[in-house]
Amino acid sequence: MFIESFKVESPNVKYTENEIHSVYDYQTTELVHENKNGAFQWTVKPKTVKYEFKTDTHVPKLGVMLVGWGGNNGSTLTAGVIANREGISWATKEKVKQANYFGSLTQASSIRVGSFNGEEIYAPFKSLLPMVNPEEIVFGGWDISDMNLADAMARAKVLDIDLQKQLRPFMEHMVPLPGIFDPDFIAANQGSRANHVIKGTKKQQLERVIKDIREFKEKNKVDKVVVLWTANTERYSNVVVGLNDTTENLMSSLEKDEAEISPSTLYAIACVLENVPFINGSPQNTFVPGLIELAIERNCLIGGDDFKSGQTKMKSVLVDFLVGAGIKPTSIVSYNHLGNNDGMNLSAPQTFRSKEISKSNVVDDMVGSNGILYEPGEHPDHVVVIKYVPYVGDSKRAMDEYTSEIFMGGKNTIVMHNTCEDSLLAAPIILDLVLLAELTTRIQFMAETEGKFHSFHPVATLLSYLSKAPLVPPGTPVVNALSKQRAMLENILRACVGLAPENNMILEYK
Ligand SMILES: NC(=O)c1ccc[n+]([C@@H]2O[C@H](COP(=O)([O-])OP(=O)(O)OC[C@H]3O[C@@H](n4cnc5c(N)ncnc54)[C@H](O)[C@@H]3O)[C@@H](O)[C@H]2O)c1
Ligand SMILES: O=P([O-])([O-])O[C@@H]1[C@@H](O)[C@H](O)[C@@H](O)[C@H](O)[C@@H]1O
Repeated sequence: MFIESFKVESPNVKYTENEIHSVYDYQTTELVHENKNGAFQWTVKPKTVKYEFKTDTHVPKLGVMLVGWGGNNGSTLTAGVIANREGISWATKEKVKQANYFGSLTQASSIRVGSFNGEEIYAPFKSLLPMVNPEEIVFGGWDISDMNLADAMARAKVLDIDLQKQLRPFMEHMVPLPGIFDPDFIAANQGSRANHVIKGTKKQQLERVIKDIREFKEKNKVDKVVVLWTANTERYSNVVVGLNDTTENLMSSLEKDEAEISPSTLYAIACVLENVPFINGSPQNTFVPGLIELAIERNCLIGGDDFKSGQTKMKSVLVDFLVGAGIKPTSIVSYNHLGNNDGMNLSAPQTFRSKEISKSNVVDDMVGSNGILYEPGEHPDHVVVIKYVPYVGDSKRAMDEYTSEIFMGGKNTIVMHNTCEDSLLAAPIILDLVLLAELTTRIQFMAETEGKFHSFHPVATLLSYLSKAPLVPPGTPVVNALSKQRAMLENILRACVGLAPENNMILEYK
């Protein structure tokens, strides 16, 4: 059964006018590796750590500024939220269709809250904690193309024509702000698009972005702004000692107008200096060490990298299933072709390399979790191929082959064709990223040993479920398995409202 909402009644949860306060017993373990009687042994000690969570329940008026607003993803997300807000339906050759948020974890998925009379009871994921209503978001942003959002939606060729016609009046007045353009970081084939750029030195460009953020906030009277990069994939920046390895060196390089500072890093520095969350939806290393250091110093949320929307999302499910079942993937070949501007940009070797990296590392944690199947350092063969085929447009076609070793020398081969409608899969993920980023900035917590409340670490690992290459604080583990990422996010939000982690034991019926 599905319920629309619920309230937790517990001595450990207090709802006040401005916050939800919960006391939570975190069950974890402490491992000890010691020499006992001449032999080393591992000892696992279960332990309970008491935490307190405080969630500010004042939901702000949120402004979302997209870098690359005029792209396929940016225009599709903007269109989709307007269509939902206006309750637009549109005719297609199959049927009349209604706007929805399918593909959004926060808007279209559910959580189990318990059983009632022998029936499992579920509620909307977004009913866990107060979140921004997508339809109250004010969108804005930058683009190196001056095309208004209605024309950009038409250029993207993602949405049905009847829907586009109804949306045009709402979108034709939306024009991106000029963007920071550096041809050295994206494919040469993007040059013809760049007719709307911020001139000047890198420092002057950064100062202009800061000014844009302040003016957007003032003009739209928003309480908070989140910035998200959905612009083209850039090549990796060279990380060089003395250039961008520390905050001091990065800011000094900025003063010297250092060529190796990418546009995405400039936008991100601007956001961190303004304490505006910045999320990277592309695979490049926007977050050079000096920038991560600055974000930590300023306690400003940064997150990414590279939306996990299609082929890689499936990979983080399938490999988790195979390894979890004791089956040994030995060869993974991921090919896809697409015909949108993203694909055209990725047709250049240096930008493809950024994507190849983020798509290739996604199985490392799952492979590393099973020493029965894999020797230390052993990995499956893993190949990533992306081809640009204009005819298919935004309808990316992914073809995967997974070969695994099974019982008694047997082999299993799984072949998959996956039509990943790129922007229709990515847009809801962008929505989740900005909503969850905003929510996490309203949560404070404290372990019993800490003595004072604090925010989550500014490097937002809570957003891992939505990223191919989750950005994590230095020295912490990267988890890519999709089920673990989703469980981590849900269970932390459950703790904020005093609910135990979903452990699927359902002992009541055992
Ligand atoms: N399923 C998906 O669509 C998916 C999944 C994962 C990652 N991504 C990444 O998301 C990004 C956007 O994808 P898309 O399909 O919307 O691409 P797109 O090419 O349609 O849109 C990118 C937009 O960014 C603009 N742009 C480029 N450089 C800019 C800059 N420096 N400042 C401001 N604007 C700039 C371009 O003019 C364009 O309008 C790409 O990097 C892509 O790799 C997409
Ligand atoms: O998300 P996913 O389908 O694994 O990976 C995709 C790439 O393979 C593809 O070339 C491009 O469409 C997107 O940028 C996306 O990153």
